[in-house]
Amino acid sequence: MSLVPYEEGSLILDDPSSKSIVVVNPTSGTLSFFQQDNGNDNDNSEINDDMTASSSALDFSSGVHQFKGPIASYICPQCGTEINPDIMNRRQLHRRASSGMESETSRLGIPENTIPLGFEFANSSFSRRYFQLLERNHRHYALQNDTDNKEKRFGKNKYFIPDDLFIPGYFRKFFKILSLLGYGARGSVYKVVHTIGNTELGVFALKKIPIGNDMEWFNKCIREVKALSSLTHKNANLITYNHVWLEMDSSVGFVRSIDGSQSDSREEIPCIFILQQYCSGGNLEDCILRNVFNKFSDTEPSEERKKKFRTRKKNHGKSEEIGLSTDQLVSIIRDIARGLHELHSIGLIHRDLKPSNCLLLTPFKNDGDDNETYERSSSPNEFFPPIVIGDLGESQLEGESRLGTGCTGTLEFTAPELIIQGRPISSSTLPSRSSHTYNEYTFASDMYSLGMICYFIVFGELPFEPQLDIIDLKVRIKNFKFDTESMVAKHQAMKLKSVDRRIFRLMDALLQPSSNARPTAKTVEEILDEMLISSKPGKSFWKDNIDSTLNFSTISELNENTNSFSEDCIEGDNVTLSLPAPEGHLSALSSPKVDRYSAINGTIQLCYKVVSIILTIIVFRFTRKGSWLSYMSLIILGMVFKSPHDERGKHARALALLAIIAACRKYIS
Ligand SMILES: Nc1ncnc2c1ncn2[C@@H]1O[C@H](COP(=O)(O)OP(=O)(O)OP(=O)(O)O)[C@@H](O)[C@H]1O
Repeated sequence: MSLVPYEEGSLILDDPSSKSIVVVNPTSGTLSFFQQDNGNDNDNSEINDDMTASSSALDFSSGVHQFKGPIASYICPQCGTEINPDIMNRRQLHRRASSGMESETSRLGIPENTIPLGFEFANSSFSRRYFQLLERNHRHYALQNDTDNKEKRFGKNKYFIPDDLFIPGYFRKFFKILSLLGYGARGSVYKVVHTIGNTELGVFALKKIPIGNDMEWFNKCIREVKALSSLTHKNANLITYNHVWLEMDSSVGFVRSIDGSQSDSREEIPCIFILQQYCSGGNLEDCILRNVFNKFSDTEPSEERKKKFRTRKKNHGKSEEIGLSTDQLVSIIRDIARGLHELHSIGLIHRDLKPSNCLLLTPFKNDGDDNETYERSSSPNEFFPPIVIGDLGESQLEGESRLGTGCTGTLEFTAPELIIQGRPISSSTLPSRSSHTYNEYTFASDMYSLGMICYFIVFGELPFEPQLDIIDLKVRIKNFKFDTESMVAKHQAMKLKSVDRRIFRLMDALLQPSSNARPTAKTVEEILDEMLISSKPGKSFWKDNIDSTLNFSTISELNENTNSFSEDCIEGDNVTLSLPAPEGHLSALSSPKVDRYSAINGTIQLCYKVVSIILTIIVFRFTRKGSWLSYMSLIILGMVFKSPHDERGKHARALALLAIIAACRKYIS
């Protein structure tokens, strides 16, 4: 059996063995089954071989297409789509009845026993094969049906994208928008149901990114598709990508027209559509703020506010602890680490890892919520929905230059070594390639972002004041140091649910200013796996593992193996992190090698500062008052004190050079 494009916006499922076909006609909203009469086998033997048959070729015994009722369950060997009318029909009817929706089939006057493919389709492995097949057929389908329209609607050469790359009308014909899920920096994301006629293939998230006539923008957007399509889909913690196509649609937001002028009109412009797995729990940022820390946002519907208010009133008098439990934190961090591990193992750096890019597969229901949104098998304190990492729009291959991508991540979650002083918001303000005063994104910078996510999910806020301007924020990020002791104290002062102190230790490791001291995604995953495995069901397992000592290998170990990171390798980099139980003494928490490294690093930094002062004095001694050398040395001395650890050495060396020049000038003249 095969799925092939047919005339006028139709698809046919053709099964030569049973001499039957199903014709899907989205225009009329029908799905019909036809079977050739046995008595006329010979007459029509070639019909089934013709995969793009016209309606006249489908000439059955009576000369008229005969509807024979629903076919039995079978699977298309090409796309893998399973068609089982009985099961799917029951589910669809049940869903409609329970949701009070008007029956689509009754509205269209079509018998209810037409063939629905079911919502499971969206998440099944069949759907992937279906979309692969669809992609192959798309071009042919688009060209056949809409050549004339295209010329009329788009005008020749108006956009740099060749006309034959568009699939006109596909979105409107095959998708129904159910709701708007959110806006990102590049486009909007909708919850859609994919339909063929009255058959619902599944619910998906559809990202629409207006491209306009901006080739650079187009290349940037297509990065997400490339990254998504390179995923192996073996990992449960990365978003599943289904399909991508280009189509003319109305834009919302900024686009550039052919003459270079900017426009925010709603005229139809080229848009890229990316169909992805739908995550019904929304994003982690909203979940943590709204459901965990009860923070209202301006956009929150008043109904939801009222519900929360009622819940709070109901709980009045009870000591209401907010925040996540250790089990929930472990679940979240482990899921994200797993996703990152998969990405890193294929050489991809995410670059924009943040809570709004982490999506919940099912809705999260907090203790205080009063309506059940999902079935929980375990106690509320232990459960958190599985998380997938989404939005690979900023991702890059390891080793690729950050300047080449034209992308910038989100500042608050960006590792300090990547921060460029100034306002590097657009690619035009990035430093020139030749000056090379910036660091590249690495796997370690993703690990820092994970550390910042941990901070956010533990405290419900970030360590930076929300109102900071960009320059100040950059300074704060560069100077940020996670101190376990004071963070534990802050956590207690906020009266949050008690959390195992190993979580703070892990945060400390991930938020290390030195990229090489951070653990790898694999290590984080393994540590948390180990902690979960050694837990005892029904008990607070964190208290039961007093002696747990976990191997904690850092990024620098990866460097040695892969030679992919160039700077600042620490010796003996297999750091053992001892993570005692919460009841243990805080002082007992130790990661000896990290501590030793920090001590050595601290001494080196101090030496740089002292030596720089001495060098500045030398410059002043050898030069006349007010000379450019003395001014330069003062500026560089300031930079030595202000710069982050990994740049301090460079500035100290520049000062040494100035001192040499000053000395030479003195003795030569
Ligand atoms: N697959 C999905 N399932 C459910 N909701 C989604 C999905 N993808 C995105 N969303 C929702 O749409 C919002 C916008 O997503 P998008 O990836 O475009 O932008 P963002 O990550 O929030 O912002 P930015 O583009 O600035 O990084 C998300 O925050 C999320 O709430």
